[in-house]
Amino acid sequence: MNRLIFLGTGDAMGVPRVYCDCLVCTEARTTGTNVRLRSSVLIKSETEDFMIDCGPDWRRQLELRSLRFIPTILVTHAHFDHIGGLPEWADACRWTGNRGRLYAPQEVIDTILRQFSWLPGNLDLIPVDQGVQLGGWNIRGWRVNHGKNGYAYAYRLEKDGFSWAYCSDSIGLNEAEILPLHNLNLLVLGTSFYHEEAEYATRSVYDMLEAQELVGRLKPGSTVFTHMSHDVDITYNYGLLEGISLAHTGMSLPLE
Ligand SMILES: O=c1ccn([C@@H]2O[C@H](COP(=O)(O)O)[C@@H](O)[C@H]2O)c(=O)[nH]1
Repeated sequence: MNRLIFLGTGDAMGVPRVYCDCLVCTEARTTGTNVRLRSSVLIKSETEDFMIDCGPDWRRQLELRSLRFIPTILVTHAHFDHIGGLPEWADACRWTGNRGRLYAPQEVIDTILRQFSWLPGNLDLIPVDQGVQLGGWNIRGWRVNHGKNGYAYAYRLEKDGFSWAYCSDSIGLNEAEILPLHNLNLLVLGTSFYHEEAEYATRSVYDMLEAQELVGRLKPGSTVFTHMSHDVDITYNYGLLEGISLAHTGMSLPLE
């Protein structure tokens, strides 16, 4: 019953990128294997289902799974591709007469409120700086380096001896930031490119080669890469370390 479902596996622009005619974007527009909505996941449990992040594709993501409502969303950081759907979620709360529960670190809530000041009309915004329990999961978040884009949060979730982490937006983590990623059954890690050529100072997310080094050190039970840009063709065999796979929309994994 405890399952992780990938609702979106794309980077900030999703795939296809609106301006782009590369092979991956063209494939996404035709056969569609590489179509990627903005990154978010659904966690299903016996007691309560919840999402992590609420990007601009939130509505489409619910429609694709025939979901009519989601009461609880945990947010990693206040960037557009992770919070762009919040006003629409709040409107859905309004029209269904439900109050949504948005969980995030206080500094993330503060940034969200600067952008969408009307959300408290329909959502409770609840700080998670001291940890939180959702769906029976003990959840702890911590700040991670997001390169040129500042900081995001990663979350470690533990229940009944199973530990996993969701770290969609990070790069060049220092030792303190890596510490909570040890001893995981599953690591979900964001990797925008296979090998990103851009100058390091301009980057914000691990590429697969860097991420693979980290995974080689941490040795989680298994690893799934998400937050992938149009640089990545998920039909291609990148020869990644055993235990690493690439996420796709609707991918469903047991969390036990
Ligand atoms: O202060 C900011 C900075 C950036 N954004 C948006 O976030 C993403 C960043 O892309 P990554 O690939 O995750 O680095 C992009 O959509 C920017 O427009 C923001 O919302 N706020």
